Amino acid sequence: MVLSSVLGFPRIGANREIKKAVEAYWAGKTSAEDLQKVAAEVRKTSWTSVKNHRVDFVPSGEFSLYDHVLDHSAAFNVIPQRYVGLGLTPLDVYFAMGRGRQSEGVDVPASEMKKWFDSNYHYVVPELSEETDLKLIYNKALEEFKEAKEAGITTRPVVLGPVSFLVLGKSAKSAQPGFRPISLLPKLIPVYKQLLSELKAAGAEWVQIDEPILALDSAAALEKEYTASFTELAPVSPKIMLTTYFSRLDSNVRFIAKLPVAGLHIDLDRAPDQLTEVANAVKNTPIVLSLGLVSGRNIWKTDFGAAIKLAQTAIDILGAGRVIVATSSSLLHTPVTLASENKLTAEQKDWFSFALEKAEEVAVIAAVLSGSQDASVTAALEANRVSINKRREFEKNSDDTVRKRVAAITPDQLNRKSPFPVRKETQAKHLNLPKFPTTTIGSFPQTKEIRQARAKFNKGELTKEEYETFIKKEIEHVVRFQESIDLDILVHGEPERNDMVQYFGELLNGFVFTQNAWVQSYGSRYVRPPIIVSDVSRPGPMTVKWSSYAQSLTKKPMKGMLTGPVTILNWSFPRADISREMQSKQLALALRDEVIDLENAGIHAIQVDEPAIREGLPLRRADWDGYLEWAVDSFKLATAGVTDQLQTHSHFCYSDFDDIFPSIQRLDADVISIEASKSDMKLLNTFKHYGYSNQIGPGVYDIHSPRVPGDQEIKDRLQAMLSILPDSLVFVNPDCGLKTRGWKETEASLKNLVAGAKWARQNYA
Ligand code: MET
Ligand SMILES: [Zn+2]
Repeated sequence: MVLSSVLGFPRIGANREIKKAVEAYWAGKTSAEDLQKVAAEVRKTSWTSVKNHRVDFVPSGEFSLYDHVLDHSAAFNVIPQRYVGLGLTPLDVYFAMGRGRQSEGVDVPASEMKKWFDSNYHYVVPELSEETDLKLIYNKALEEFKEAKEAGITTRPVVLGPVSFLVLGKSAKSAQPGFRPISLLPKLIPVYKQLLSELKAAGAEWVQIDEPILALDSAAALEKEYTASFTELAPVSPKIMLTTYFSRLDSNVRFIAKLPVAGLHIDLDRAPDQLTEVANAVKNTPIVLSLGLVSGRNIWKTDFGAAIKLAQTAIDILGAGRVIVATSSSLLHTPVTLASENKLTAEQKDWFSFALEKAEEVAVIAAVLSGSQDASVTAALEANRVSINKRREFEKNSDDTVRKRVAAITPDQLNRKSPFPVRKETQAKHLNLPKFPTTTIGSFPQTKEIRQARAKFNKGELTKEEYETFIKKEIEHVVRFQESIDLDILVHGEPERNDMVQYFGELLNGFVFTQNAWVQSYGSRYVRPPIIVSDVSRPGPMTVKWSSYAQSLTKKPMKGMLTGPVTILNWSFPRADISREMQSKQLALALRDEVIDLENAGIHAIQVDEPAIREGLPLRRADWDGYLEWAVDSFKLATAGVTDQLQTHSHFCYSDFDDIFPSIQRLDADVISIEASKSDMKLLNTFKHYGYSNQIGPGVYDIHSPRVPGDQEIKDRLQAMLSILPDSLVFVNPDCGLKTRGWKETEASLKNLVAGAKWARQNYA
């Protein structure tokens, strides 16, 4: 008998109940009890619906009001001192750690957030030091296990493992130099012992312990820690299903297979090739192998035929009793259910599986492998075969023009006509910019008025003409403001854009959009990624009208503004039938045409944003070069089709770019802007280390907060930069776009920014 399992379910609710409830609570409109009631309902609905699809292992305990790593910090008393003694309830301390708090005399910033591996989910980073007083103050896994049991559902509780928890954490500022979070492991193990033994006493047969770090290179150095942890935990714990995901075990499997666990889960969506090696490694142990066959990261229907074949390989080695069919990771990264979509065509809907449909998939695959003759199972298997075939047929209808263009890409298309020093001269004459040119990253405040006008236009309450007149007024306002404060390279402000990826997706062929396919990005912020379903091409110019209008209003150079191919790809659900590289190149060609059209329309500077280039980086170092090569090539392909006098810009934010800095250089953009002000100019060390030969504007204004940077602060940052970068290369700009800011602070901040540049011109003449 082959069993089935889901590693985790989306915790946002089918109708974004959690977002609504949490935000209402934050706004003081509802009580903590109201919030907990909604949360309990969402949990119960998830357990029931997963169970109703006949999944054997239903997860519990992975639910969260904000973030599951934060839940562990709160449960383990990993609460930084600044949140203690403020007179807040535990729930409010929890939210204060997640998002900061400014009210009734309390003013604490949020904890740091980091990307969850290579996903677009962000977790709250645990802050650890020698002083951290680790203890179990709340056994969340236990409480939710009991809650489910009362609702009649036996679950497999989920906890993040001790090693991953510590490795994902960071040293608190108060820690001694050289302190390593992992050194707390001996103090953390007793906490886990208590947690797990309480679960066992409550009747949990299994527990799922997530150790995603095991699929990274860094796990190789943690063998001792892993062995120590599981040797101590196994005797007191329910049977342990040790889960890994998002990458492959590689050589780590040697020690993992020796751990005293009852089960091991591997991701076969991301790394199907590891199956035989891992199955053989556990063959002579009692370990049950959980096969991550149904993607937790994408929204495509699982090909049952292919999944069954893969599972059969494992069964041949281990026997059916030692194989479980599972989702590859938690379904946290997928939307709740396809049932909420009523604008997709029947054909499109038939391609996808969201979380609830994926729960059914694991159950059906397991039933087939168990030899079920149940009519519903046979029917589901046949229906899947039909759907997959239809999709394959659709995929054959490729856009030959696009495919041929990609196949015909030549190296000279990737390179500008002249090297940067030559272009710099040409552009200097052409653009007539002062030293330390000032510019912004593109968007200006997306005011309530702008959002309302767009909503009205979408509902048909504004005609296209009325809407465009409104947008033009906005652009004119932004242009006049920039002229009034004497910025050098202007932008049009992006008022016409709902989102920097969606906007382009909607104008390109090859994308579909959903109504309700939300996935959590962090806290109560959810995103609705576009889905790439077919070859991408550009039916016509996308931004030329707006950029030329904006340029017509001013004599100063107006920067055209596009989202880069890699970022569009990384912030969408990609196709699974062709490579990401292929999709990226298709996007690049569409953008290349746009860039050329912009230049022909009289635009002299064009920025192609790639904020997401870092996050597409594979988790294993051995895979980095392959990715970076096509990612950089895609950007170059998009931007290199112009004359020497066109100044190309690119922009990076959200991540540490230190380790991929050489690739940033290889993009050969004439100017890059890069988020820097929050990291205390840590980036400067990177410049020192690698050098940088093109023009660069490290951000001098943190746009993530309403705070106005004083002019001294800006001067200090410029001074720090100029101690490392040659003054002929430095641009002056904010960290990122201003769309989330209000006008008041934007005005004040940009005035200070221009003043800073003018000061530098005098002092570094
Ligand atoms: C996340 S990067 C944002 C870049 C975009 N051009 C903006 O200014 O909003
Ligand atoms: Zn940005």
